[in-house]
Amino acid sequence: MRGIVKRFPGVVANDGATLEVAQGEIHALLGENGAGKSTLMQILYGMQKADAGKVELDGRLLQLHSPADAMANGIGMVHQEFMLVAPMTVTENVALTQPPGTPWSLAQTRAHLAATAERYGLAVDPDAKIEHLPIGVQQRVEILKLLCRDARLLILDEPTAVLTPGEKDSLFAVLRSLAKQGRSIIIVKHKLHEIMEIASRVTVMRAGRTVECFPTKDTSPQELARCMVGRDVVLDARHTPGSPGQAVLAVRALHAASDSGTNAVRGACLEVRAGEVLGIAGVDGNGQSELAEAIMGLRPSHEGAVEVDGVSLESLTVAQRRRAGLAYVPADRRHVGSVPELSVGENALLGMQRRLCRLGGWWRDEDQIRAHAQTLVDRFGVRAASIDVAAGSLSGGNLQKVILGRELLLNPKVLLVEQPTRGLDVGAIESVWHEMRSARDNGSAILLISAELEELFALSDRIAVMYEGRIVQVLANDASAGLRERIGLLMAGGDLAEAEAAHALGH
Ligand SMILES: Nc1ncnc2c1ncn2[C@@H]1O[C@H](COP(=O)(O)OP(=O)(O)OP(=O)(O)O)[C@@H](O)[C@H]1O
Repeated sequence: MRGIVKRFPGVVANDGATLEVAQGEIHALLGENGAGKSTLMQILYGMQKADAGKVELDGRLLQLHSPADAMANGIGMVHQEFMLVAPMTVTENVALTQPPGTPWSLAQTRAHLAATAERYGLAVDPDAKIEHLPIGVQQRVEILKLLCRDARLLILDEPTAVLTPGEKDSLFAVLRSLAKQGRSIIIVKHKLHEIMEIASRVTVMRAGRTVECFPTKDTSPQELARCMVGRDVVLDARHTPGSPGQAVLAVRALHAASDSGTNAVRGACLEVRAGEVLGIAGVDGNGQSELAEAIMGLRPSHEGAVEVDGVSLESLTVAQRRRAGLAYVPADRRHVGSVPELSVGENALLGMQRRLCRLGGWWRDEDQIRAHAQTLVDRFGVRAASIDVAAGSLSGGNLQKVILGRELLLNPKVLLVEQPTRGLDVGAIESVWHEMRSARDNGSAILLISAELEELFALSDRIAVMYEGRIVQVLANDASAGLRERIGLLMAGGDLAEAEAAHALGH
């Protein structure tokens, strides 16, 4: 890709970007939130049309008007949010991606799929329904969809964000085997140590430009961070103990169902004190999101209690719970945390409407509202052309900053936060961690749900492990020997009998 330019109203998303990928190479694309990585990849996959520049494959100039054009040229993409039809089988999903006019029957597709899976070592049951497959296997199906169409260049956008460490290792093994067989892979990633582990070269983007391309063997995470952000980034992973006060949030034997009606939260108990971060460790899908939603009142709880300062929240609406001091940063920033059609400024006010009304007309004061939004944008480093652009047009990381900033500016009594730094660049992680630490030190009780153990160790005062809907154990984050292993074991459901005995004793 040479000299790629792409403008959106008020933003130059790509400003002469250049990217070269060799055959059989795993190439990482790195850059701050909003640097223009997704835009560049969308141009390569025919989803966006560049205003200038050219795309060549094997020296041939390509005209890409749609993803169908890209696929016809052997370029495929696995999106961060999978594009699978959940009630259908793996084979049916693969059949759906075949070009119109493909004469294959389902049986032939199944055979082709099985042979392709075998060839690349991607174990998957062709007859399983997608909705019954773990995320890591669903991702394999996405990759198989591309391989069944003989894609030679695969683009993977943040492929490890939703995977467990074990799933990540098997994905990396698959990628290495694909590269060995001559396929090229572009991987858009924020985690520097994973880039060092999997890529042979890395291109760094800044403000729409590709500023540098390094062989990974000649660089370091520190150099990459500096190149990307333009300054040294010190991600301080050391936890400093706080001075917790009284218990503010109490969850007592809470039960809640999942969307499909199964028991997602099964008698969860926990307490979070003022000035304390309680981290929740657990493999995604063990009831963490349902727990947060039940606490917020977004999901009914059919048994148990949630209390703030000793007062039950039962029968309170979500708005009333917010007024009681709860704030919430959900994992799904586009569908739950924001209204993408509204402007950044309007999103900054969501959830405050009633409070603003009570403050005697402040809400009608356009200048005040704009000033509030601008404070949020400045303090949290949101990269947006202005506070008037639609929130949905922000890059994923920048939208996350808007939501987190909006909730933190409320100075909440209790902050529920899920995956606060998923998809964020290291500079942004540094500032989010800083803000969360300050909120704790200012007395907020924070319930932090994160799939990143590093994040839990860096921020939590205590770490609770959630497994199959229960809090199986709560441990002090005291850097004691074997703590990480113990948490890993509990996350995998090990040691449950002992954990349950401890739980029964009230530890
Ligand atoms: N469809 C669109 N309409 C308007 N602006 C857009 C659109 N898509 C992207 N942008 C803007 O272009 C810039 C680059 O965004 P892009 O999503 O490419 O960044 P990114 O590097 O992928 O970020 P992240 O790491 O947060 O995903 C951002 O300022 C973004 O707001």
